[in-house]
Amino acid sequence: MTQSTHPLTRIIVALDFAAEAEALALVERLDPARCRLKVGKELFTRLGPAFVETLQRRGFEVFLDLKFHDIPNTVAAACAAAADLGVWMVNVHVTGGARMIEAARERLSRMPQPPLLIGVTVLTSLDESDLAAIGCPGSPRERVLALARLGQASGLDGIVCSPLEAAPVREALGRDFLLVTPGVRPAGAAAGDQKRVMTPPEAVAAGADHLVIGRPITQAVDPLAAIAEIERSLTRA
Ligand SMILES: O=c1ccn([C@@H]2O[C@H](COP(=O)(O)O)[C@@H](O)[C@H]2O)c(=O)[nH]1
Repeated sequence: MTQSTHPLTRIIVALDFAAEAEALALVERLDPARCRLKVGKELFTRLGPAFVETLQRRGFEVFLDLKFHDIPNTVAAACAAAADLGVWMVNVHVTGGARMIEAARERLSRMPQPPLLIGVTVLTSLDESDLAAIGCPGSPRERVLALARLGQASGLDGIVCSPLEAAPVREALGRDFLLVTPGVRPAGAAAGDQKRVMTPPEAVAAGADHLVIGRPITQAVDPLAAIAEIERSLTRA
């Protein structure tokens, strides 16, 4: 895999909305040549595969962010269902373990047009104290690195991590491992529940391939202006 992502196509808009009409009101104003779309647990649970198909018919590549985490057989079958849906990218939790990831990879390798398979390492809403509270001592960076190594060895195309870990993961695992980073906040934007954040140009400078951005766009008074400003900041970077 080569990393030729143009600055203006790095953005993945997280469509976290409560209703289809709200989501489509934004989608209708977006250009599939300039961004991809992420469908996560909220909209997929409400609207199901039909909504993903609607986005794809409009020309968008879709990251299906359902973060599968289950026994190997179940996750492999869920990934195959995502491939049947024709999505561009699908993800699992790396903490599901090597056998789970290998099973997903093996199943996808038999599909005609498999999506990219990436693994969530440490959620960007967690900091070191949150990790300690769930019995995982150590820094997010150490844990992300360890999970990234496991994920790469098990067949992932890349990982989801915070931009704060992008540089060390890039250095350790090389150019051809995709780094997809939520936890992205334009300067001055509210962090909300995100604990490990960087600005868009900082994230790209650190080595991120794709920037997942939700509320700074979806809750902006003018979402298109918010995207344009993020694009400008990336072009300047
Ligand atoms: O570690 C993770 C994994 C996934 N996400 C998802 O990304 C978006 C971020 O939305 P914002 O509104 O920009 O915070 C959201 O859909 C999460 O489910 C993440 O934030 N962190």
